[in-house]
Amino acid sequence: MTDIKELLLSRIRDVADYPEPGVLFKDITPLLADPAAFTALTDALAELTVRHGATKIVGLEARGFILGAPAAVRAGVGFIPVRKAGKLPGATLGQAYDLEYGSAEIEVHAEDLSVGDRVMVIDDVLATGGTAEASLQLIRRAGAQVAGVAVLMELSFLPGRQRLETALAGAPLEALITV
Ligand SMILES: O=P(O)(O)OC[C@H]1O[C@H](OP(=O)(O)OP(=O)(O)O)[C@H](O)[C@@H]1O
Ligand SMILES: Nc1ncnc2[nH]cnc12
Repeated sequence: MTDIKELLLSRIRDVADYPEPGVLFKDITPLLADPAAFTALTDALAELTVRHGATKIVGLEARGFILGAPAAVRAGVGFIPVRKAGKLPGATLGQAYDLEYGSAEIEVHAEDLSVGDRVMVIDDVLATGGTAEASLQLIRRAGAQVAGVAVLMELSFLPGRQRLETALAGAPLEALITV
C-alpha cells in the first residue's frame, strides 16, 4: 500500500453497530482532525478532479461537503452542494434513493448545473451506492456531463460499484482506499 493510502486508512475509525446493529461505521473525524492527512486527501481529490477534466465538483451532504469544498478550491473549480431534501431555497431538481440504513431524497439547485458542465462527484464513503447513483441521475437530468465519482473509501463488501455502473456510463469511479 502507498504511503498516502496508509496514512488515510490509519486515520479512519471503525465503529461497530452504528447507527444501527450490523453496520460497521467508517468514522472520518480523526482524519479531518489531522492536518497532514486532511491536506493529503484534499490534494488527491483535487488531482483527480483536474485529471478527469471536471469543471465543477458536486459534494454530497454532509461529509461530501467537508471533502469536496477544499478540493474544489484547490482544483480551481466551482463547488455545488447536493443537499438532503428541503434545505435549498431556490428551484430544485430532486431524486429519492435508498441507503444502507434507511432512505432519503437529495436535491440540487437547478441553476447550478447546465449543459457544458463536467462534474466530479465527491463523497467520503461509497456503501450501497444509492447516494452517488441519485446524484449522477440529478447531474444528467440537469443536462451536465459526469466526469466521474471520487470517494475517500469504497466498502467492497457492499455492491456500490456494481450499482453505479449504469449511471456512470463509462465515467471513472475513483476510490482512494478500498476496504
Ligand atoms: O453508498 P450509500 O449507501 O448511499 O452510502 C454512502 C452515503 O452515506 C453517508 O451519508 P449519510 O446519508 O449517512 O449522511 P451524512 O453525510 O449527512 O452523515 C456517506 O457520507 C455517503 O454520502
Ligand atoms: N458503513 C458506513 N460508514 C460510514 N458512512 C456510511 N455511509 C453508508 N454506510 C456507511
